[in-house]
Amino acid sequence: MKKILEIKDLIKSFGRKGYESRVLRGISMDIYEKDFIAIMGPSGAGKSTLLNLLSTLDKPTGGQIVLDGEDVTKAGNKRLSLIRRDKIGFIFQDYNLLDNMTLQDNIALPLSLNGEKSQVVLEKVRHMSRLFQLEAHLNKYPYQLSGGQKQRGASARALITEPKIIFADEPTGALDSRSSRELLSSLRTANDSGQATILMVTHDAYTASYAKQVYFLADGLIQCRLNKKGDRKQFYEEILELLVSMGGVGE
Ligand SMILES: Nc1ncnc2c1ncn2[C@@H]1O[C@H](COP(=O)(O)OP(=O)(O)OP(=O)(O)O)[C@@H](O)[C@H]1O
Repeated sequence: MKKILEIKDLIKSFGRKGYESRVLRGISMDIYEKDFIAIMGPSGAGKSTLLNLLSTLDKPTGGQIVLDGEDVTKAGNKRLSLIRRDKIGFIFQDYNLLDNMTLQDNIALPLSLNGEKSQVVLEKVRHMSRLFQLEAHLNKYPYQLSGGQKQRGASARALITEPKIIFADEPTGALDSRSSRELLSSLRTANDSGQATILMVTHDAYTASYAKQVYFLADGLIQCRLNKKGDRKQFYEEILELLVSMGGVGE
């Protein structure tokens, strides 16, 4: 498998010199094509901070992030915006769809902005809307959609450019259990069929059980890693057991 992301001894501190608080104290991990990784950990552990660094939205205090062979910690702002456009997909907790556009136009947006031919755009939107079961909703505006439909739309938009990696920050945070299940099943299908390498942050064991690997972050370090061996239900039980053994990390 091809290595997509290489993280070496990543450090992040906040605050003025002399009064800094070190949130990440040396994180190293490798992410390969087709990985589906969940990052868990207690509130304030630095999960969102880590995601912001990996997705190039923030700069580390030290260490290296190599995305698709390029050290992004050395890239300037212009280069970073191209990297974000071409190589990274984002899914946020609060969807970030544009209110004055239909779902179809929202999903198509990254391709339209790149000046892609309309026939190609249409085919890709069709493919994504099948994957995320949104065919019946394409002409609706965000206010006419449920939270689950909005999040599946935001995910379709994140995947449509075929980015190297998708970053998701609490993607099920605002969803009920049925909508979470539908979203996660679609993401798993996309991952299984090789259409998405995913790194998501979640505090929820059920959501994490859809991933193939779970990393636990606490005290600024990766404390341990679980690999899925059996089915999802078994993985869910293992994650819960580990959370309990780590003192209720997550919930
Ligand atoms: N821009 C910032 N300036 C100063 N401190 C910050 C900043 N961003 C985050 N922090 C601090 O870094 C620590 C980690 O925050 P972060 O949001 O990454 O945690 P988290 O694990 O995602 O938590 P949660 O599960 O509650 O979302 C917290 O103590 C937070 O106050």
